[in-house]
Amino acid sequence: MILNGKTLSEKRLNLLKEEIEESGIHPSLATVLVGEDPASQMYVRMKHKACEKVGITSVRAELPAEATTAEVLATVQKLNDDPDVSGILVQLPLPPQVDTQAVIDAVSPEKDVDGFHPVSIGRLYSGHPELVPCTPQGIMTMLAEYGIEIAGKNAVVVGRSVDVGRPMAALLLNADATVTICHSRTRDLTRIMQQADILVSGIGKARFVTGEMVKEGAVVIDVGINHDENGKLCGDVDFDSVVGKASAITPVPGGVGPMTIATLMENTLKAARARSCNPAQ
Ligand SMILES: NC(=O)C1=CN([C@@H]2O[C@H](COP(=O)(O)OP(=O)(O)OC[C@H]3O[C@@H](n4cnc5c(N)ncnc54)[C@H](OP(=O)(O)O)[C@@H]3O)[C@@H](O)[C@H]2O)C=CC1
Ligand SMILES: Nc1nc(=O)c2c([nH]1)NC[C@@H]1CN(c3ccc(C(=O)N[C@@H](CCC(=O)O)C(=O)O)cc3)C=[N+]21
Repeated sequence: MILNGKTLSEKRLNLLKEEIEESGIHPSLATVLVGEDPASQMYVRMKHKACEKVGITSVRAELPAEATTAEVLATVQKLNDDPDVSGILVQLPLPPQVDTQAVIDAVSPEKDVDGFHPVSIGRLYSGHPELVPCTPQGIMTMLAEYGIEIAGKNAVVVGRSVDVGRPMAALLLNADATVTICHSRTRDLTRIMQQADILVSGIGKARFVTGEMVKEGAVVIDVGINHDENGKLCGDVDFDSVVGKASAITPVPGGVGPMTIATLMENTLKAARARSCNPAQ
């Protein structure tokens, strides 16, 4: 079974559009882009396009590549204070002179649609999530939509970043999987991956996961967005050698990526709803 994130995300966006129309709420997303990295520019464009599709107002703040931490913090503060903004997304990575953690910490937790703020992470890890990072939340949506059971399964997450690996592991644990988190210092990685009923790879290495590393019947989720030696877009998973063994697999492109964007829209509505219940925030 190929888990089609493109079709599913379109379905979710259409539902969301209706939900927003009926809600009488006017959600809005602010993006903060520092510098001119072409990939970041493309992602921000994709996010604004999705906003347009579902009826979320979007505003963009753009700062030059030389911006200081203080300047980025001032931009975030302005958006925190703006009652018309429901969600704030600071596109990562930030240039090296900017203190990324200080910027993430500055986003008001109520507007933290990326789910990267320590308050959001703490809620997720304590089993009471509010706003959850979009990529792993999108993966959970995909597993649910395709009827893939999680409770009691051995889940192996490769990668431990704040945007992918850590929140993915927390969500799978909250859903009663037995979770192992692997990273670049993990010994016997292949042996651990071979135990996985659900294998999530978010490492950023083109076609790293091959057929012999995967158990027969495993569900394989490929978060990686890489370019191979010919410049072709590909995931962390060597699709051709894994597809015959996996019971379900996500392609790249058209798998996890589109679900990330759809989930960002869902998080923005969620943040807007919470504020409309408590406008004083
Ligand atoms: N589809 C989507 O929506 C998204 C896709 N991505 C993609 O996912 C990938 C990962 O992104 P991100 O988490 O931000 O990346 P990071 O570079 O922040 O994290 C990579 C993780 O992989 C681990 N790792 C690297 N090499 C190996 C290895 N050989 N064996 C085991 N573990 C390894 C690292 O370990 P250590 O901690 O020890 O360094 C680290 O924890 C990238 O390709 C990125 O483009 C990211 C976000 C969203
Ligand atoms: N604050 C912040 N939040 C993020 O969520 C965030 C970020 N910074 N920085 C970069 C990563 C990466 N990311 C992706 C989103 C969509 C696709 C996506 O839709 N990809 C298409 C392919 C697009 C292409 O052609 O390259 C697909 O997989 O089908 C991929 C990657 C969000 N990120």
